Amino acid sequence: QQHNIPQHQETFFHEDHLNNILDSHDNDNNDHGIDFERHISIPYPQCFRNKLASSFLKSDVLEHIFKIKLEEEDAKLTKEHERNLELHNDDILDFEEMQLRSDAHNGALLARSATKAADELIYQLSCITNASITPNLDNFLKTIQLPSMFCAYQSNPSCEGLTNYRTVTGVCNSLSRPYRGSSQTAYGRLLPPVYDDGLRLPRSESVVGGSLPPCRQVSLAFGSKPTFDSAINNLWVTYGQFLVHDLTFATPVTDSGRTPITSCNCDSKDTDMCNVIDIAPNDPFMAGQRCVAVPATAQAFSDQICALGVKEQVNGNSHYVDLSVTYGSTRRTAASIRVGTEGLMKTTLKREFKYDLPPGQREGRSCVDSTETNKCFAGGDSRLMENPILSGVQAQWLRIHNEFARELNRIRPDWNSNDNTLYEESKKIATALHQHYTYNEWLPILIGKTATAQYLGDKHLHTEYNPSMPGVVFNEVAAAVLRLHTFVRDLISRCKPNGDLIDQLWFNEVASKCKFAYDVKTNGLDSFLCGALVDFSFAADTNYAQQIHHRLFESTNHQGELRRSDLVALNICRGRQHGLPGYNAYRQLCGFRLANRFQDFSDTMSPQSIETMQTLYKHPDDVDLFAGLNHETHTHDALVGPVSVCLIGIQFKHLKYGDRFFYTHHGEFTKAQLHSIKNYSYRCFLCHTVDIEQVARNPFQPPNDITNPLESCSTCSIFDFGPWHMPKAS
Ligand code: HEM
Ligand SMILES: [Ca+2]
Repeated sequence: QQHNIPQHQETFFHEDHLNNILDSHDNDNNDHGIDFERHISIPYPQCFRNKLASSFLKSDVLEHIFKIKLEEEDAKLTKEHERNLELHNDDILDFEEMQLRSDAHNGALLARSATKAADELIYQLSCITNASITPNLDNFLKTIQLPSMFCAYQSNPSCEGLTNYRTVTGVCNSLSRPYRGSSQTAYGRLLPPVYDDGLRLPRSESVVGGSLPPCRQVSLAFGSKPTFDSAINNLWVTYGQFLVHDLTFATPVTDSGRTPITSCNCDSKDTDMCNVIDIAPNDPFMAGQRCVAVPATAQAFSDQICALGVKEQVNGNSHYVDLSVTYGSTRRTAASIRVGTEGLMKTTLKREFKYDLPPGQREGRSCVDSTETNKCFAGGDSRLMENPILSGVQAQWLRIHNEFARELNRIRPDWNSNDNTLYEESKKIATALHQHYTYNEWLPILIGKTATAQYLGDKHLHTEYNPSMPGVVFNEVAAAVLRLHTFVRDLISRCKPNGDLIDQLWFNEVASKCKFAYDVKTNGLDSFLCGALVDFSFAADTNYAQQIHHRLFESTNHQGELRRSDLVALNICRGRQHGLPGYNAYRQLCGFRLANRFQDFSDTMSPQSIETMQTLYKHPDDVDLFAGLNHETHTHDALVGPVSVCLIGIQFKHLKYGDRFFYTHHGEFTKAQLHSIKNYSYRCFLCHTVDIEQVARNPFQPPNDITNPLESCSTCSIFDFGPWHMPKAS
């Protein structure tokens, strides 16, 4: 496959801009609803007072620089593609590129080339850069527009005919900024990024000089002896995983054939392409392995402003809480998992099971043990086979969707079995239920009822959409805050529909495998969902399950060497790659004082945690967001600490009031319909979508005889479709 690099026809940079640069830095785009100080002074005026340097700001010179960078980056990706072909590596990622979105895959390449061009520019201008100049630099760079031929995102698409239902990509959710919150656009940010060079290099230096602790060293300061939290079960944890996969997919860098790059190794130096985590020779668990090397995440233009700018990362999925794991985030994927008649989603029917499984995937890319008869599952998100409980949650939504489509088809003869109407209407109700369970069942357990009410409380049944609040996922939240891996347990129970335990399996035994899902004797996916309801989660503390902490993706390479990864180190390094400021900056954002010394963390951390931070880092500003949040003392009714609560509260507020289609907003559902949705309990949803006889009163808590007894599913009535019936002819 070829990249279609547009031919340059326009000038890149207009002379008039040069004059404007000096006095127009007032970026009035501060619509995150958060009050943060913006630096609006000009970065390093000496950069362009110099006459020679100024010539670099001429349009034809800039255009030339950009063109060279684009060609260099494109050549790299072509080479990567050839290599992947040789390795028979053809795991192709889906990118949206039809109709409204002319080319999201090239978008990542263009955005990376733009930062490379910016890098060259500030070098040529002899600017002195460091982490603290990022906001200034960004404001300056953003005044330099790319020619429109590169800016597929920038032209506003027409939303005609796309206003009644959510689109699969999320495009046209916001009518004033149609691309906002749609798949394959940049994450938002709560605070400006911090890069070593102000532009794109991961944070690696301490604010007081010297290096930050390596990611693996930070990881090793976390323990591997988790305890259980008897108050929440593993289904709550997996619902969380399902939900974050709905919100975010930091797409890896892909080659020119759209396959994630595979060339990263311990010597890879280009941090825009690879993330290399060094392992010390005396590492207690990974000695003998020099590094963990994974592809970097792909880039995007910030807020679809098609200009130079500091590095931003792309969210491959629609930002909204819209069941995109089930329905897809690109139109091609979405279409490929629909039956195409009567509004139905594809599934696999297996006679021995009570309910359907997700559909098989011909290419077998989402798991490691695909066979002709037992295929990996296809769905809206490539990670749905990460573990069988997660696949089970996916199956539940498919089951309810098809149930709704059949029922609507029955009660609405006036819809003439129209595939689209039935699909959209069923999807709309299923999505509403997912939002309902997310905001009313899942979130209050995480951040507590108090904070949920504080950030998201409403007095009335119906709520109001706020078009000026961006419905976007923040980079901080995706790359740090919601990486709630501390809850993940590594021994997984399976049980029978009557609740009898079948067995327990190690996480690494079941991860990325499909054979258990098809296992008739053990009732497939439903036995995992059953087990997740009774298994305690791991406690939200500073300990991580061995199998994700030191033995993630354990495998043996072709030289017979054991290879392992570390999720905690990945999270730390990912945060640095994404330019996340440290924990201290977010304390300040959330109303806590900016710590000058580690002791100042005492309002959010225990003395022991403060000591750990002090041992690891040189200065409070150095503390990685993920590490700081993980060490917070929990607020009274939450499973996370106060800064986490604040950031999660802000995030879910944006995803509610900034989502035009949020289920409680005026115009989405009638009062009667909304009552149907709210009355359909998560417990009964489970009863109707899992082969199980009893579910506890509080389904996200492990059952016990006294406070959370099991209740028979026979008490559940089906979803009330009364308010969806055909209007009676008068
Ligand atoms: C069940 C076992 C789980 C495994 C094996 C797992 C594994 C992973 C891996 C390998 C990544 C990519 C790391 C990177 O390269 O940056 C990741 C990302 C992430 N995980 Fe998990 N995870 C699990 C469960 C969870 C749960 C329960 C949550 C939250 C409730 C969660 C939240 C996240 C988030 C927010 C990301 C970033 C996603 C993105 O933006 O692309 N994970 N996880
Ligand atoms: Ca989504």
